[in-house]
Amino acid sequence: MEVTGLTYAYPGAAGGRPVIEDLSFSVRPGEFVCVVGPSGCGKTTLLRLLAGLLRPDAGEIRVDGTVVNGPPEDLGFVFQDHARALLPWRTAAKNVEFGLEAAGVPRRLRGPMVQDVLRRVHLPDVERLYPGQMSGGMQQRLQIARALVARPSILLMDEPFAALDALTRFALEDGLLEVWHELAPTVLFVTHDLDEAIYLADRVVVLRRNPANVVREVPVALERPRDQGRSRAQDEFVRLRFELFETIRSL
Ligand SMILES: Nc1ncnc2c1ncn2[C@@H]1O[C@H](COP(=O)(O)OP(=O)(O)OP(=O)(O)O)[C@@H](O)[C@H]1O
Repeated sequence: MEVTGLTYAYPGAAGGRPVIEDLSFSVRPGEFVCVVGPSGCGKTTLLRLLAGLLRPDAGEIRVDGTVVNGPPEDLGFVFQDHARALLPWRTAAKNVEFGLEAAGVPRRLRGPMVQDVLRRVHLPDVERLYPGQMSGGMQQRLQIARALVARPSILLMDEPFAALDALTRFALEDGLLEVWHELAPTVLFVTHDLDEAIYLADRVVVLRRNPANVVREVPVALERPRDQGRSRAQDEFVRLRFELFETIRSL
């Protein structure tokens, strides 16, 4: 994914001031990139642009060399608010199947694909449950399953674990890394949590605000597979946290 000179102002913004101005960065195929930055700096707006849900005022986004002009078929999106993102009147299996219907996959092929992805996100026995009968962590796993079922090459995630308790969050981070290793999508993951960004990412992109722009790109050289206890205790982890914290504090 190549983002070049991206500029966007919400219609009616005071003075036509752009939220994002002349922002450029690129992501390699299969890379896991986390995006951090001050609250309100434009992280969600950036993801909406990347998903083709908003149209840039200037600049462009290319995926595999092709300019993004609308929602690409080959892209999955996971929102923070699982309760609103899932369809409460459809069972878990039918929620995941929705991702295949949208991708135009024939009905006879859908069942095994749904079961396979539910197993991968560690939700093997929930097919007949409704989202309202599942915990927050399970619902978020379900949303990830729905985003991954059609095997997108790009996965955009907007603070997906922010509303979860710490232990559930750790479990979901590890579950996400597991499916990322298996299915190898390119991931762009927005988070407020610097530790989460370091734990997950190959590279952390730091944005500043007014307007949003890349101030720093920090490679994360921690070995994989990562471990919640051991990785976070490494000197390199602590050093990266300090570096990111100081960068954001200076903005
Ligand atoms: N639909 C909208 N119309 C007008 N302005 C908007 C709209 N959505 C967001 N904004 C403004 O754009 C700016 C960036 O918002 P955005 O949600 O992208 O930031 P963010 O970095 O994701 O925020 P947070 O970290 O709090 O989740 C904010 O000033 C916000 O008020």
